Formats: sequence, C-alpha cells, structure tokens
Amino acid sequence: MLILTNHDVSNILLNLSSEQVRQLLNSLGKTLSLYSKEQLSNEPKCLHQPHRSNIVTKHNDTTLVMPSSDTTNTGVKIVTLPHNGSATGANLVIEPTGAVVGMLNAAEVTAFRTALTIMTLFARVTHIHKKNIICFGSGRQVEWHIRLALLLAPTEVQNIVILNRGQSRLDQLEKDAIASLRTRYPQVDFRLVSREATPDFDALVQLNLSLADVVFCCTPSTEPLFPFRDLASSPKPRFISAIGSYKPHMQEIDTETLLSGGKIFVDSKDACLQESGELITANVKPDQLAEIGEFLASDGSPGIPSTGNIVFKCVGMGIMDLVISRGLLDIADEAAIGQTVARF
Ligand SMILES: NC(=O)C1=CN([C@@H]2O[C@H](COP(=O)(O)OP(=O)(O)OC[C@H]3O[C@@H](n4cnc5c(N)ncnc54)[C@H](OP(=O)(O)O)[C@@H]3O)[C@@H](O)[C@H]2O)C=CC1
Repeated sequence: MLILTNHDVSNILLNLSSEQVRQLLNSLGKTLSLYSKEQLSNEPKCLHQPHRSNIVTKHNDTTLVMPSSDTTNTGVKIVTLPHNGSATGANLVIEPTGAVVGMLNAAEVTAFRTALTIMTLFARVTHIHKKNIICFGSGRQVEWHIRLALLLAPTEVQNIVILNRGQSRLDQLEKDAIASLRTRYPQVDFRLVSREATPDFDALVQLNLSLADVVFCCTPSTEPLFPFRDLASSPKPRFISAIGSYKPHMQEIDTETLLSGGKIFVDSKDACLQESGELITANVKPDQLAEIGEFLASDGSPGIPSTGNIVFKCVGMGIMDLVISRGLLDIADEAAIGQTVARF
C-alpha cells in the first residue's frame, strides 16, 4: 500500500499533463453521473453519499468524516476544517477485498477535487467566453480553480483578477503560485487586490465584475461577496461558481445572482439543499436544481441553457475524494512516488 504525504500529492498534481487532468476529469464526471443515476433510481443504493458526520472538536473546529464507495473502491475521508486555513486530514482507499490501496494527505486533494468538479461544467460551457476571470479568496481552492481553468482553456483566458480581504495571503499566493504561472502563461494578466491595501476596493470590484465572464467564489463568507447589481449593470452570460460556503449560515452569492441563470447546477441536490446557505436563504426547491451528474450523463445540451448565466453550487462529497485519490495513487504507483509499506 502507498502512503502519499502532502508534498507527494502536490508533486503529482503540479506535474499533471493536460491529458492526465482530462482523464481525472472524465473519471470524476463518470462517478458523479453514477451518483446522480442512483439518486433517480428506485433500486437499493450502492454509493453511500452524500452522508457525512460533522464533529465539533474541542477547539471548535469542524471535523468531517465522509465515507464513500463506487463499489470498486471504497474510501473514507477524515478532514478538519480549521477556523482559518485549509482543510487538513487524510483519505483512505480500499479495494473490494478490503485490501488497503493507500492513504493520502487530504489537504491538496480536497482543493483539487473541488476545483475539478467545477471544471466538469466550466469545460463544457461553450456560450460563455472565458476571457476575464475574477476569483474571490486566496487559499488552495482559488489556486486550483486558476490552475485548472488555465490548463483547460489556455487560449481563452486573458485576465485573472484575484480579490481578497487581507493582503498577506495574497502575497503568499503570489510567491507560491502566481509568480510561476506568470512565466508559464505570459499572455495572461494576473492582478491580486486586497480590501486591506486598496482604498477604492469596492469600485474596483464593481468594475471587474462588470467585465467578468467567469466568477469563482472560494471563501467561507457569511454574507454575499458582491451584489447582483454589479453584474446586472453589464449584462452578458457568465459562469458563476460558489464552493466556499458549506454551512447554512454561510453565503457567497446573493439570491438574485443564485437565480440569475436557469436551473442552478449543484453537485448533490440533497447535500446542497441541506447545507448551502445560498439555497436555504433563497428557499430553493429541488425542481430548481440540476445535478451535475445528470447533466454529464446526458453528455450534451439537455438542461444547459444556451443563453444566460450558468450558476454552479458545490458543497463537496466524499465520492469526489475517492475517485481522485484512487487516480492519484495509480499515478504515484506508476511514477514510483510515495512510500510503499506492507499491507496489514
Ligand atoms: N465545496 C467544497 O467541497 C469545499 C469547500 N471548502 C471551502 O472552500 C473555502 C476556501 O477553501 P480554502 O481555499 O482551502 O480556504 P482558505 O482558508 O485557505 O482561504 C479562505 C479564503 O477566504 C477568505 N475569507 C475568509 N473568511 C472570509 C469572509 N468572511 N469574507 C470574505 N473572505 C473570507 C480568506 O481571506 P483572508 O486571507 O483575508 O483571511 C481566504 O482568502 C473554505 O470556505 C472551505 O471551507 C473546502 C473544501 C471543500
């Protein structure tokens, strides 16, 4: 069995070829389709989703325990979401026999699999330009949204604006990731702007939202990051995703933005109706939602409007960690990355 540290996982993820990313995207899409198919069927369910246990730790952080299975691989993710900082924990993958395939540090996998889930739709939306991207946040999630958008739409993206409350995390992001992306994608203009260091921040947000084709929201905000009127002042079809708010009291986009497309795309209807502050605030009903797995299974246009905004809300499921963890363990095995230990 293989043990992958966070360093090993980052090493693999940062060196993925476009082809490998597309393979992982396909595997993720197939698994999400399987999940959605099961939700619609009356047959007994084999995928144990989107169940999760929330444990409040003695430091008042949340530890999530997320079991999942695609019936070939079974896994469990145990991860703590600290008040400040990225998710930390481990993903375990076992075979149908019970043999352990491996264990991975979950931090980077979590950010990657969430961004990749957003990309399952981003990559298929053709009526929306991808020239101007605006991101809210400055953590691992933002970094992976940007990396994957550039990998999947390298000739379309021209401007990326990253907006954050504080300056220090932006400085870190510039140093850790954006500096090398500037060299790798010289045609792309990257701007990192914080509220803390920018006196006219709100005006700048307004201007960039009016230009934006794509809006990635990646913060645990408890109130909308921008008002819908900032988008409405310059109407055009946009791709808007929100992955940061994962509890009922959290909200990254307001109700008007949420409802500004046709149906709202979600990773899981059940999970989003229970957990997404945006959906709960807007009192959204199941028939206003389109599950991404249903759309991907149809492999084409049904369910996707050819005009207007595409809004995608994702709260995350263990099945995403499982399929990506298995894929990464296979890549690691082939590339002799990680530590092999005897199965117990
Ligand atoms: N949907 C899913 O499947 C998953 C979602 N998540 C969630 O995604 C979000 C981003 O994750 P990650 O990048 O790892 O997180 P980080 O903690 O690394 O980054 C969070 C970012 O959000 C900003 N932020 C924090 N609070 C607020 C607020 N109240 N208003 C506006 N901005 C705020 C922080 O700004 P500053 O630098 O100023 O502090 C920081 O830039 C988190 O909420 C996380 O829980 C995580 C895993 C999976």
